[in-house]
Amino acid sequence: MGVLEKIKAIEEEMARTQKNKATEYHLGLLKAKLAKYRAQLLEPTGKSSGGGTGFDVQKAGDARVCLIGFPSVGKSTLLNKMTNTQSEAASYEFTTLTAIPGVIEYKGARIQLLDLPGIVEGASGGRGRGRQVVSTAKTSDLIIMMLDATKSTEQRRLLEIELDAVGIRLNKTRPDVVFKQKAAGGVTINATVKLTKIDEKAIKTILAGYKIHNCDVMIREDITIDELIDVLIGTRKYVPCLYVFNKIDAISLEQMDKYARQDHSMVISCEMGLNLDQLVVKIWDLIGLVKVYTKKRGHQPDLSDPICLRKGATIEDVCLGIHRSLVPNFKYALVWGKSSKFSPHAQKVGLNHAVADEDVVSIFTK
Ligand SMILES: Nc1nc2c(ncn2[C@@H]2O[C@H](COP(=O)(O)OP(=O)(O)OP(=O)(O)O)[C@@H](O)[C@H]2O)c(=O)[nH]1
Ligand SMILES: [K+]
Ligand SMILES: [Mg+2]
Repeated sequence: MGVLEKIKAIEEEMARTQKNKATEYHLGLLKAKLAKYRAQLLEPTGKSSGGGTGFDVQKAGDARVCLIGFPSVGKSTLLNKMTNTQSEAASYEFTTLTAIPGVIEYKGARIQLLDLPGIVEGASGGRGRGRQVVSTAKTSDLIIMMLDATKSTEQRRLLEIELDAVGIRLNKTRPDVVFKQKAAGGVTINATVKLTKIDEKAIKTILAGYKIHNCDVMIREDITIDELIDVLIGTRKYVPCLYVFNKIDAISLEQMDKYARQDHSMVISCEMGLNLDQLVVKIWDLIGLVKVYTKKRGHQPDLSDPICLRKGATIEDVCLGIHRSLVPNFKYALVWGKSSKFSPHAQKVGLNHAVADEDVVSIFTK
């Protein structure tokens, strides 16, 4: 019997079996078996699958949020609640076998929410489809690490290890180090702050370990050895992460309060729809989107079709959001709103003026 047939047989047996106290144990065994076979479906079959690349899902909308978590924590249930997409949700592990995108629409933005298969310990090392899942997490603007509030808090640490292993740094900023490799001239190290966790000898040893013999290193923050290595490797991804504790309907108020107070954390219940509106607001804040309205001369601002940009976006980004041809023909822009020096009046600005959320912008071309 192939794996698919075995799965089918178990599913049929589960459907046949009446749920009661006497069958509880047997059903539990069937569930465990089902999970085992479904996990096998996730094992990489050839060289191409399970490798270092993520799932082949087009990025769409203004930002991407990935759902990462152990099996059966409620990732698919959340997707079903927050988007118009349906992803199968069930009480056995490895229900979801591939990446399933949905869209959250909020404040004029379209945020792609990506449901992913559950991962297990060792995922980053290539076990199951885990590697593909954690690689997909690299492409996200925000990771939602979903945790089952009824289970051990160990889940969080185990998942962090898996993400760390593929070079994802959660809720951290890139170390403030300028590193330039050169063709000759040896190693020059400068620091603008006192270094307490690493000294010149350690830095030189590490550089030599990476066969770097000519470079300039300017350190502007009290970094650790690991952070220096991240700079040298250069491909680290710094991604914001929100820890979401699901199933709070099944735990005590006291326990819930403890989770809710942790940093970067939120508590929800998908099943009872608790705190889901607040979750959307939080997602929006963490992605750091700003929404800008455009206005043609002599017209009211167009409130129906805002342009969504990243925090820190400039008038140039606004132009690119409208049409590529605007930048080379740009003369000046008028901006109303929080970023205008003369608010409530407009300010005349150039391409590198940073816009703020809810600004109104008029572009003037040559
Ligand atoms: N009590 C409770 N159960 C929930 C909640 N959300 C989801 N569940 C249940 O948890 C089980 C797993 O839900 P799924 O959405 O399939 O979980 P998943 O993380 O997508 O699982 P995989 O795809 O197998 O990794 C289902 O039986 C859900 O009904 C919740 O808020 N409270
Ligand atoms: K499940
Ligand atoms: Mg799922």
